[in-house]
Amino acid sequence: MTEETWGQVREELIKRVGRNNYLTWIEPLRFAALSEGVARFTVPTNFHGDWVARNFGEHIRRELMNSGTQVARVEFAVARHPARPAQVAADPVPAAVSETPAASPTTSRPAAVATPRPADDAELASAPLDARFTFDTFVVGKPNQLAHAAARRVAEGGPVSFNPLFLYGGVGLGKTHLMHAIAHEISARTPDARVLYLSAEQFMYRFVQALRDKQIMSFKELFRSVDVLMVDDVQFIAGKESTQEEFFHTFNALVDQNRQIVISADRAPGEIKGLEERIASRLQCGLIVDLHPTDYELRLGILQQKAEFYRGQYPGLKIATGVLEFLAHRITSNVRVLEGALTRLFAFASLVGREITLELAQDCLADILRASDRKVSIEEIQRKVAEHYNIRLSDMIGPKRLRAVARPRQVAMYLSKQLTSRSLPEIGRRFGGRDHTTIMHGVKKIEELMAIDSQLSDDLVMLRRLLEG
Ligand SMILES: Nc1ncnc2c1ncn2[C@@H]1O[C@H](COP(=O)(O)OP(=O)(O)OP(=O)(O)O)[C@@H](O)[C@H]1O
Repeated sequence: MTEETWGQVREELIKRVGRNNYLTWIEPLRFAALSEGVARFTVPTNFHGDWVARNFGEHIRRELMNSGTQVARVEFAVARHPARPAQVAADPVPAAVSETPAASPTTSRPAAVATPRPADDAELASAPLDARFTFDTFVVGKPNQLAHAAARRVAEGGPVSFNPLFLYGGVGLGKTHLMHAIAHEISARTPDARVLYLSAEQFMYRFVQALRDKQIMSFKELFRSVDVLMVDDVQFIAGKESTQEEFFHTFNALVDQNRQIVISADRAPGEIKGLEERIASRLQCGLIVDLHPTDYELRLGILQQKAEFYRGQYPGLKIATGVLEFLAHRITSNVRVLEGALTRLFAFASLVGREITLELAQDCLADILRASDRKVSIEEIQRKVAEHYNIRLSDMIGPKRLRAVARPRQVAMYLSKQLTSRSLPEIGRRFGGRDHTTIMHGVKKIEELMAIDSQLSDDLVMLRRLLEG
């Protein structure tokens, strides 16, 4: 591999992993050797090596392959003889990247950051931030406006007004996006601020590693020296006693020093099973905001924004009116799934060179649409069926045996079996604690009646359509 090749690969990696990740993790790598399909790099610390291997190893390998270098594996190790030049001695740093920063504006950075970091500073380095997760790309709607406003407030800096900021919500609703946006914003406003973002799992990993290497004092010092600590998916440390203990002390030390803490989790602090009482109550001291499930308007807004982006990527590709509305209506599970659907749709349409029509979307996204269909909840089914037959919602779970009530109840049982992935005992529980055999009987009854009662089967078609959106 030539100096020029590695330089080009690094340029590609900036685009792939984002500038912050590049500067923190990739730039310090030194190419050492390539033999028998193994590309070896030296790294400043073992931790750095582990991190790069786990998070960027495959990116690096793929980019090397794209450049025409046959690489089956990449390895990272601390240099044994740092003074000795690496095997490709002429290749320490690509000229375009750091010797002539002016030639490459994407890699210029403040002089303070450009100075070599001491080893412990490298250990402090934040987990990789996704360059796309900024406030600019975060679409705000009713379900997330409070979380967004609180995140913005924290990112603006100034006096710490609520500590910690605790963001919670279901899968794929934008918690990580908001956390990265805060980290980007703070770093942009105050380049000197020591912002440490990591997942709770990484916190534990680093804690265990410090214990193993007998480096616990430096671990404590490092974590207590940050200006902003951001821990993602804190539910992960539930049930992990020593990690919780350490987290608690770190948390207290930072709050005492008036340093900002931002935490995310998949549920509210009090609802995280296995989380110590004292930690849960500490977490409740600041501002707790939740990201609600998306509504139609938010989903449409997100789709419009992403479609705009893809239009730039696939110029000439047309998208028919109504397609985004259809997707916003049908894919209600979470934003990650929504994004995945759009990505697939654009990629597929560009491959086959066709306009994105409703028909193409239905074809290409059949599996996602089917999976989304199953997301209808039993409560929703009960509500719609009760409305349709003009009975009270409480009658769905109540004991009344009158046919006027019992039949709609069986219809709701049947639809719950058809449209959700719940088991019969689970459905039974939602219908006032009925036994699973009662549910089975109800489902069978409706199946039999549908064959002979056209009114009932019309009702079911109608209800189904209503529920599936
Ligand atoms: N309001 C939004 N505007 C734009 N993109 C969003 C929004 N909400 C979520 N996304 C996108 O959806 C994807 C999933 O979001 P993110 O990873 O932040 O979810 P999360 O809540 O952290 O989920 P998990 O609990 O699985 O970690 C990301 O690509 C993110 O950019």
